[in-house]
Amino acid sequence: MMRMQPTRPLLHVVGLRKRYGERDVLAGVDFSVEAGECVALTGESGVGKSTLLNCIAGLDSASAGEVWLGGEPMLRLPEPQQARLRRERLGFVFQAFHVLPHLSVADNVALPLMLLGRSEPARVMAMLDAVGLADRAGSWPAELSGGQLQRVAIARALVHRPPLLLADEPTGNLDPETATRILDVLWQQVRQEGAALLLVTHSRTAAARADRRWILGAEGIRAATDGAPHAD
Ligand SMILES: Nc1ncnc2c1ncn2[C@@H]1O[C@H](COP(=O)(O)OP(=O)(O)OP(=O)(O)O)[C@@H](O)[C@H]1O
Repeated sequence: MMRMQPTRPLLHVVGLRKRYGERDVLAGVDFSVEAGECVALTGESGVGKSTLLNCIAGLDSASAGEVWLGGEPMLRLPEPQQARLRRERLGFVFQAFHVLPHLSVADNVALPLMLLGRSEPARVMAMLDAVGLADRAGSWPAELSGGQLQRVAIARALVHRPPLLLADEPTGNLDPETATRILDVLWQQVRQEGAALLLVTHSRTAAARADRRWILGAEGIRAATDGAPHAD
């Protein structure tokens, strides 16, 4: 008889803990995100949302716990294997975009593909087009506004079609119209490509589009109720 495989969440975080000195910023966080769903995460400033994303992405080291990504226990793997899986499976939109100043806009967007040994100029242009920057491919980051840099960062996070997207306030620097356009691009990745999106946001509009809404507090993650505070 054929045995059905239980479906595994794309991202499964178990008992994730982060201490800075004597202080627990994350005191055992547990949650899962399925492929094809968007989860919005909110919470007071300083509660640890960026720390949580950074620990999932391996930019910060967790003090305890495990991050299962596509069934792989990331924190238990040797560093080179962790790095390879992250390059393949993760797209990260940082709060401070981290666009590299010595690369053109197009080369910044192409970076994740390059690190995977792929050259897909048409895909790079399609992503630049999707974020409204097709005419800035040859520009230098110093010639762009903050909102434009944010859009470069979003195109770069999506270009290699990662199954997991982590976005830290991706619409924070954008006017409402551009913010809507950027959310459309992120959602397209979720709905059409089946990616999972973990979106840290204070924006009520952005959170309203998510499949699930969570709040990170000192006691861990809980579901947001309709009256949960949001700024826009
Ligand atoms: N390298 C560090 N050393 C010590 N404490 C740190 C470090 N990085 C972050 N923290 C502390 O960890 C806590 C969580 O910070 P984090 O940036 O994750 O919060 P956040 O919820 O993302 O806040 P915001 O909404 O303002 O971006 C803060 O109190 C911060 O001061």
